[in-house]
Amino acid sequence: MNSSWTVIDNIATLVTNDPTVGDGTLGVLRDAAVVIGDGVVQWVGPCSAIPEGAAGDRHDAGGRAVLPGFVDSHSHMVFGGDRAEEFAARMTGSEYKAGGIRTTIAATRAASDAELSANMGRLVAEAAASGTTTVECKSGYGQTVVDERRSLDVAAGHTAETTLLAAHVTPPEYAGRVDDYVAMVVDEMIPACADGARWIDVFCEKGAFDVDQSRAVLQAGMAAGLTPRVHGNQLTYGAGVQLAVELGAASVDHVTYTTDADIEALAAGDTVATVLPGADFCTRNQYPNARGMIDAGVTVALAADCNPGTCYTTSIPFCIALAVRDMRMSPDEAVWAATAGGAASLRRTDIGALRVGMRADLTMLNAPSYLHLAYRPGVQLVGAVYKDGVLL
Ligand SMILES: N=CN[C@@H](CCC(=O)O)C(=O)O
Ligand SMILES: [Zn+2]
Repeated sequence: MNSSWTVIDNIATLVTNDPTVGDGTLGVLRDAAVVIGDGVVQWVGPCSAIPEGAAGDRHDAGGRAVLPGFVDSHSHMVFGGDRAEEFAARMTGSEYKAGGIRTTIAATRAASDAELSANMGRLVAEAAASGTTTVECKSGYGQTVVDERRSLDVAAGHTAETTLLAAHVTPPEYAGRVDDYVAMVVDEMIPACADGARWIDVFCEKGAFDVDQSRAVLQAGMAAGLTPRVHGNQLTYGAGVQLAVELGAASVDHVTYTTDADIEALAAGDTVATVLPGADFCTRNQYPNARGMIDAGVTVALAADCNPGTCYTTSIPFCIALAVRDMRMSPDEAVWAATAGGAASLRRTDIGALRVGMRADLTMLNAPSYLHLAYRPGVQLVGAVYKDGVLL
């Protein structure tokens, strides 16, 4: 033990996501402790077995629950303006259409880098306050080489998980010329932006990009060293899921309209299915068949999809409540999907669980059990958050 480490003890329920040390898939330990130091987990176990000589700071959890920080693997936090009026119109009968993205493109292009960064910083802080310790963030509201590049640079100031959403929707100057836009993305945007991103993404959907256009964008991104993820099957049945599996994408996100064949393809492949029930809630859409996917053996992640159009929330606890109440995921499945599932979708092995050597990203609830995340919807339960071993 080291005197600069922190001992968090008196934890009523500790979710480790390590089934070898605790009960069930979540690897739950009761009356537990965690020792963190040098930014990582140094020890996990029962309070009765805290190693001799454990020194340093002590944080008495006081019978509360601790779990890995949420890994929010899908967000669009670089944007200008908002679309509250569009939301209000939708709640009184309008339908969500991909074209609404153009409103945010105009506002984002008009915003300065400093304004975009301040907005994202505010949202990252808001997410952390509800227990999120890792966020992925997409560009996608610039849709010019310059505006996509600066969106990625803004995002990189807040997270390492940056995604070039090169083809989100055809911008106004390319109206009626979708193939010309895709050619520009392939020939100019991806080469200019690839070194600012880890991931390449596309909105494969009616009103956005068809399967061949989506494939062209993703393959160009892959050739530039990026790993694909896909927005697919959000508004309609379509080819997004199959394309994601075909290309070995890390994740296909939304998956609201899936056929049995889509679920079979996901179960047979390596692509994570990321459900975004907040977006379905805020667009009055149906919910994904998460139950069918999990029962078929698909790895399911749960993310918030914070964006100004379909889902302006950063709250993973809200999404867990939706997943449990409306998608028939068990509380354990929902918590796993928002932690280890998110990490799997980002292909990260250092976050999403509390094993020795993993990042010391922890969320402490003002509740005795993680079950309260679904049991007490709408209540701010997060009492403390550690990121890389530092209490935020
Ligand atoms: N569906 C595509 N992109 C976003 C929504 C973008 C918007 O409407 O501004 C999403 O994930 O829901
Ligand atoms: Zn999205």
